[in-house]
Amino acid sequence: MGDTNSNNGNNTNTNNKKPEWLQQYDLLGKIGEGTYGLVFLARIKSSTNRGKSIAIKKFKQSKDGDGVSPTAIREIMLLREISHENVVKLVNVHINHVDMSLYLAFDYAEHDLYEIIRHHRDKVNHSISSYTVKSFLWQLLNGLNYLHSNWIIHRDLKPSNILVMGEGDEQGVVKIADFGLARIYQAPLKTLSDNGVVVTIWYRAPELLLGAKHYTSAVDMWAVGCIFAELLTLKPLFQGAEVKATPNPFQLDQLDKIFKVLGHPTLEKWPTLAHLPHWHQDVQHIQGHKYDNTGLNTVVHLPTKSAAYDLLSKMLEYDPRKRITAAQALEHEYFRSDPLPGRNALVSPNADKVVNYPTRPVDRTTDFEGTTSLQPSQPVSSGNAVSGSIPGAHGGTLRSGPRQMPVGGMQRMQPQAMQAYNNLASQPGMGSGMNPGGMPMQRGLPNQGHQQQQVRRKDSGMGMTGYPPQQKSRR
Ligand SMILES: Nc1ncnc2c1ncn2[C@@H]1O[C@H](COP(=O)(O)OP(=O)(O)OP(=O)(O)O)[C@@H](O)[C@H]1O
Repeated sequence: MGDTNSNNGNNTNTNNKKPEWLQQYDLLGKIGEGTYGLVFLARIKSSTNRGKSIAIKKFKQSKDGDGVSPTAIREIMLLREISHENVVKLVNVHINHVDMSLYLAFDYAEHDLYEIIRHHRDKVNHSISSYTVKSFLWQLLNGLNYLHSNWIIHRDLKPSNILVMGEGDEQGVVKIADFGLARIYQAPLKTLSDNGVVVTIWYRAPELLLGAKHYTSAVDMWAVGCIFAELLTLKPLFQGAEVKATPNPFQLDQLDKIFKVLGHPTLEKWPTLAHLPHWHQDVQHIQGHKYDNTGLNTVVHLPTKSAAYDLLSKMLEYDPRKRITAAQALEHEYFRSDPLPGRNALVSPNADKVVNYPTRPVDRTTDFEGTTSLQPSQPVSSGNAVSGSIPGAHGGTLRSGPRQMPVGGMQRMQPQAMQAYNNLASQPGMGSGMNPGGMPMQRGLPNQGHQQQQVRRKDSGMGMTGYPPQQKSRR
């Protein structure tokens, strides 16, 4: 993999009209749909890695035709530099030069936390084992610590973006997906999707809900806290109703849900609260209404003295500057007490409760080649070229909660973006021309507190906190 992209995508096989890059895959069908487009399952045909499963994200076409910026292209190329066991690997970037549509090929993961939680809640009706919860959380934090250390803030962490590998060498390994894309798409602050499906705001940090203009890595830690609670209770912690207006409406109900559990934030505990736009905007609700602290511990059913509760409450700290960082969380007592987390989160060392999670449904009726943007000979579609999906398919439109957000303006590349792409492709040391090896990406210092996403510099090592956590000495 990783070698196919320098072709211009126009090289089609005249027999089947498939772009050349696509011919390296056997396309099995659609496995999902998210904010940015459709996700397909494919297998590699070539002898190296033959049969390896790949998830191909096909990005939606924008209606207004606004293209992807050169910066966005650079961002995507940078994502190829990211390499960590707990971050899903972007193996290829494909561009169809005929309609300038974009395809990202990732390593395939059989499960995700959304489906795992749903399986426990709706199918097996029992909680996720404490070993599995702890292993999921540790690996999620491990991947996030790596991203944050490389100045990447995810911005849209939620259960469906936390993938878990199925059978094989990496069984039970957590992989963070969709990182980096939110920045390119200006997500998650837009709200209405073009098909009327809404973005989930359940994992959004209070500072963003109150109108903070800048992201720091603390927003991801809030989302991790929400996901941690959801793994424990099988229910989203703060299920606010989305306000459907643009742009960036004040999400009062979401804040209301948070305040009801955690109590009203105070200037004493969160001094910069007074600087947040919405703190002043809706005085009656936000400042006037005083919420009692109903107690996070009662909602998540954890003793207040437990290590799990201590960690969770540090993730759900109102003041982003006081919120625990991923690096600090990895060192927390919770991960040093039994059961210790492991690499295979699905199978504990004592192999007591093994839950067999269902594999992703594949909508085989969806023909990848049949999607208009994949056929250079056909006119470009305006968006979801794929019609229909099978019930129960693992797609966005079929899920129960609000989870999608509007598509930003990245779907078509404009000529200057193509130029940027080609420039990158022609840089020395880029293999087939797609690896922007010269792009700086540096590992930061994990304990520096929350970082604002700005710059990335080169990090060739990429390895962060070591595995397995069992090897850490106990306190
Ligand atoms: N590498 C992958 N392997 C397997 N499944 C994947 C992979 N990446 C994404 N998926 C699945 O495809 C579906 C759609 O993913 P996508 O990231 O496009 O949307 P989402 O995360 O569900 O929502 P959003 O885009 O709004 O964040 C999800 O169920 C997701 O778990």
